[in-house]
Amino acid sequence: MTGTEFRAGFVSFVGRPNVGKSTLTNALVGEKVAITSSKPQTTRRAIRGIVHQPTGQLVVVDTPGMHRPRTLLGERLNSVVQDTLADVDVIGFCVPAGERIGPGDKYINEQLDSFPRAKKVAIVTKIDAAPRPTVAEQLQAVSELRDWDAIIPISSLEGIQLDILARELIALMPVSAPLYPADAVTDEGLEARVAELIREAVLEGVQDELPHSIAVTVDDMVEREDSELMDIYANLFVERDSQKGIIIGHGGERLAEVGARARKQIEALLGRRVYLSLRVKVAKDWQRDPKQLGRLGF
Ligand SMILES: Nc1nc2c(ncn2[C@@H]2O[C@H](COP(=O)(O)OP(=O)(O)OP(=O)(O)O)[C@@H](O)[C@H]2O)c(=O)[nH]1
Repeated sequence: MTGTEFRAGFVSFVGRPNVGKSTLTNALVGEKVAITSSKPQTTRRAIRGIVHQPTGQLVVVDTPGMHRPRTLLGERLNSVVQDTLADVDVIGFCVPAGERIGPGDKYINEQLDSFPRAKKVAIVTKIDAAPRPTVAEQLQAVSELRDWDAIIPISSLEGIQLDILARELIALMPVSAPLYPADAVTDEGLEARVAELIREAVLEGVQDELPHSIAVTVDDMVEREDSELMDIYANLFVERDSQKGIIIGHGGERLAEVGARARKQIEALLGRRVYLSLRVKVAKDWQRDPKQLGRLGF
């Protein structure tokens, strides 16, 4: 085998909530595909971003944070993670440079033993936010967790070592023809991406207990005749009446802000002007109800 053969395969980034997995996916792919938020556990779906390089192709499968399940939604999320990881060629285990390795990281690291097929790479994230000696200590601590195929320190925000990470990941992929056409960025449907952008806009500036109670569905996306406008009809589900009030705000002010924020992102994604109709609905305890979970796409 020579080093010049084209390689392609699947990689998934795992790690505690908030360690920077979505931001890394976006930085590698170079276009906004996974939502990011300063609130933990905002990723719910396996979203694929595709990284194209002359030497190969990386299909990034973004998984929700692994954690011990507390609700039915939590269990479903974990089973998504299990199914995803059983299939990938490389697992990238993310830990932030500035936080000591704790029980959560160790738990996830131990879970990786269940996926012997995948090569395992440790990614020390957010190195821009930690002093150099701390980064060095973290690299040492991570190296003691297991025998990694590679250990790579990066910063997604500052774009440090992302090219090296991409190259290393591609080198670990099997020799293969490209899996996707060269212009593909993600295979997730447009409606799902629009729904994620709306959810991201809602999550900005809400109270801590709310994020897990919010789900978004897009009912319809309709191109207007004789106008470049696209009409988008979306529903925003919360679990309780009291949450409905919080989302809508005084005189609908908060909802209007959310709509404006989401619309800007959606227009950037679609490259056209958008009319966004957002309706807030209550789906009581949807996280614990299998029927409602199904309806909301989980
Ligand atoms: N300083 C710094 N912050 C970062 C970097 N990467 C991500 N962050 C921040 O860390 C927070 C969490 O990032 P996410 O990418 O949403 O984390 P995640 O691991 O996908 O989180 P979940 O979806 O909750 O599992 C956000 O506020 C990011 O801006 C980085 O390279 N440097």
